[in-house]
Amino acid sequence: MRVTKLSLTNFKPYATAEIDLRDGVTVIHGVNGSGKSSLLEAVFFALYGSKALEGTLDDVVTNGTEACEIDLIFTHQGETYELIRELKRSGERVSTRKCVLTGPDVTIEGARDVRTFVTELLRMDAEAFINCAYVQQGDVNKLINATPKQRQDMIDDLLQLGVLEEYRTRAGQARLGVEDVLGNTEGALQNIRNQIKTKEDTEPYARLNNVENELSDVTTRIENYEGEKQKAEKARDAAESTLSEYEEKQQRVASLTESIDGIQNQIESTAAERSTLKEQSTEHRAQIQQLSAQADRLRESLSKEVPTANIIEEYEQQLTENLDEIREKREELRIKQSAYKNQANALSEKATHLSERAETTETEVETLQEEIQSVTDQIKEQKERLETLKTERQSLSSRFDAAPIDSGSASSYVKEIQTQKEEQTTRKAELSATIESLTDAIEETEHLLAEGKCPECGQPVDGSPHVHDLSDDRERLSEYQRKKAAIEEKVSSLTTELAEAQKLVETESRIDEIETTITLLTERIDELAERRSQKEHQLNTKQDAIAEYRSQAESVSADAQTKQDQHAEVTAEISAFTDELSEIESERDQLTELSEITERQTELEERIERLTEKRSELQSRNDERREWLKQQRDERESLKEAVDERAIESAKEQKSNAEQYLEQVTEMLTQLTTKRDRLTSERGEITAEIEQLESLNKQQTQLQQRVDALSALRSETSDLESMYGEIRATLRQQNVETLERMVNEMFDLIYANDAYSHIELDGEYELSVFQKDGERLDPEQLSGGERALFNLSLRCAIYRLLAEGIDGAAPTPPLILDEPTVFLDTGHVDRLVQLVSEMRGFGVDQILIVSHDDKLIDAADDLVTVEKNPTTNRSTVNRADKPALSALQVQVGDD
Ligand SMILES: Nc1ncnc2c1ncn2[C@@H]1O[C@H](COP(=O)(O)OP(=O)(O)OP(=O)(O)O)[C@@H](O)[C@H]1O
Ligand SMILES: [Zn+2]
Repeated sequence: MRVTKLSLTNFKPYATAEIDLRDGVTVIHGVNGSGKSSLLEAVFFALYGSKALEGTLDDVVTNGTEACEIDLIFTHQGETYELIRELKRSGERVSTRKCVLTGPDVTIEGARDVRTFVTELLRMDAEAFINCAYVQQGDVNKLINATPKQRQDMIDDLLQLGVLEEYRTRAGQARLGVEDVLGNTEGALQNIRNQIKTKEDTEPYARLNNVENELSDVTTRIENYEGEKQKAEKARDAAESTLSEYEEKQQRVASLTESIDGIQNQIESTAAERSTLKEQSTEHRAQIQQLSAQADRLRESLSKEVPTANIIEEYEQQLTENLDEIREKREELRIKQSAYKNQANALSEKATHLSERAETTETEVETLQEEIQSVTDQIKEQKERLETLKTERQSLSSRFDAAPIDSGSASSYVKEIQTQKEEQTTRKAELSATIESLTDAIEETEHLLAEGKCPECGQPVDGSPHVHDLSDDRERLSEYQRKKAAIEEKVSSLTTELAEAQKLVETESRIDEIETTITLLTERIDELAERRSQKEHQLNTKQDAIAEYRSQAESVSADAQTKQDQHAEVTAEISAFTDELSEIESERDQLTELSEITERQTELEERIERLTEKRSELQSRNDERREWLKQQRDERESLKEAVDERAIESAKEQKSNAEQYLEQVTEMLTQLTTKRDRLTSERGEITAEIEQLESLNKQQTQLQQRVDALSALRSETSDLESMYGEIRATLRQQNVETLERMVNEMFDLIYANDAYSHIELDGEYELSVFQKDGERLDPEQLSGGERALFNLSLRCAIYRLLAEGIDGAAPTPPLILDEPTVFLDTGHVDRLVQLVSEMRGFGVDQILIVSHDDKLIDAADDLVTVEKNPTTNRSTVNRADKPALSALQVQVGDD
């Protein structure tokens, strides 16, 4: 098997990485912590899943990411397989989301199934893989420190010797199982043997023989007694039949006696019935006679002679017809009668109505007449008022004849006078003022003059020019006084005139008032007159109507009387018909009675006839009964004669004897039968015991056979078990020898030292190193470097053993070495390089080595460089076909 391609996503330091791997030696190099070991771990994890981890799934998912994917492609025995694993973080936990392995004609899903498949394919589980193919970093002591037992298990496992051990264990288990079954079977066999012994001790065959003899004896006796019993039964049955015959006859006699008594009773009761019937007939006849007398009386009272029933009916018919006819007529008359009555009533009602209307109208006429009178009175009154007003107007108008103005201008006249009066009054006041001041001036002047002074300047008047003016003034004053008197007179006359004018204004307004009233009165009078004429017209119309009503009422009354008379006439006619009807009805009733009597007579006669018939029928029935009576009496007589008293007595005796015997024999038979039954069941029991015994014998034989078979099987399984043990021991011995040889070869190859002669591996996988002087050393006593070399040679030896295989077709996974040079000096690194190329020679196709060593790098077919970005902390991987020496120098210097 070899890896061809590995792709990673978020695996440990790798964000994404992809690397193709080829056959030959591939060296992976890079600085510390760049991710080299992680690459190898990825391959291991891809193959085995969580079993390949020391920690948890959490460790492989790149910190801070959610999911991780590993895709591994590898080839094995010419086929290509792809294995994909996906992990997913959810919360705290990381779990496998997908795990699929696909190969030619195969798809495996699920971590567990994939691991199982890989384990089978590589013929090694995760632990075996670490022990053999994958030498992890710093893992030097693992195999050296292991106990021989652990080493043995590990190597057995790798070389598939474990299978043989498994087969041996299975054979051992099978042997134990067989032994269990054998033990049980032997126990069962012993148990059955004991049972058989117990049963045989009771001697069942001898007992059976005894019982059978006794049984045959009892059976013979039973048969004898049964024969006797049958004979006795026959005798008894014969006697019983004689007796029962006798009993039957007795019963027949008794039943005949009963029947005879019954018939006699019937005959007697029938005779009694007949005489009752006869009495009834006699009674009916008497009734018929009575009815005949009644009928005669009725006939006499009828108006017509009705000798026969036929005629009665005819006459009755005729009367009924007459009745109907008269009733019909009367009915017609009744209709007329009620019509007349109704008409008379209606007419007289109408007459009354008319009279009432006439009276009402008369009342209305009176009212109208009163109203007309009242209107006439009003008219008269109004006219008188009109005349009075006209006279007043005449007298008022005449006042203007002497007046200075015409009627209608009084108001303006008053105003005119008032104006004049005011003017004169004003003038008078002015004049009065003038007169007063002039009077004052005159008095002053006179005073001054008296003192001799000038009235004008107050100077002494000698020679004054104004002295003559005083006389003028006096003249003017009197003039003024005269004018004033004239004005005073004028004012007084104007006052008188004004009073007169004001009176005229009053008169004028009164005249206006009167004229308005006159107009109103005239209109009112006209209106009243109109109303009166209307009422007079109404009055005339109503008076005409009254006359009309009266004449109509008279004529309607006359009609009503006529109808009344007609009604009386019809009523009389009806009563005549009613009388006639009652006569006819009474006649008809009599006729009905007569016909009823006749019917009753006929009915009675028919009854008599029926009674007679019944009687004769009863007579003949009794005759018949008498006949039966005679027959039954005869039979009874003959039965009584047929009984033989002596034969009956002997039968009774025979029966009693037989019964006594039967009782005894039955008792005997019961005892014998009980005994036979007991013997039969005893025989059954013994037979069953014998059957059981025989079946036990059969079982014993079978069990014996089984025990024999199981014993044979036990020795076979035991042989098988030891055979597998021996094969394994042989194979292991062979392996131990081969492995010892190979370890020596490998150790010789890698360790150049004269101190050690050889390594020994004993049958128990105990490892020992021998010095040249023959001294034995425990491998743990070796130095660190020696132990690393010893470890490598042991691993390579195991790998070679595996690669060469037992049957030559073992799988060889890549040989994986993580930092194998750590403890080695330069010389030994050279030898390691040689070992690696030797391993290629031994048929190891693919070797993956993590190393910084130049020599190993030089020896590599392929070089893989791993780098880590210091900023992102993410690793990358690259393959260089042929490494540049300078670059390698730097790498080496780093370590
Ligand atoms: N789950 C993880 N997520 C991120 N980085 C991780 C995770 N697990 C390990 N690492 C980182 O991967 C690196 C370890 O890688 P690895 O052991 O493969 O290195 P190396 O190249 O073999 O180193 P050395 O030369 O020392 O053996 C460390 O730097 C570690 O921090
Ligand atoms: Zn490392």
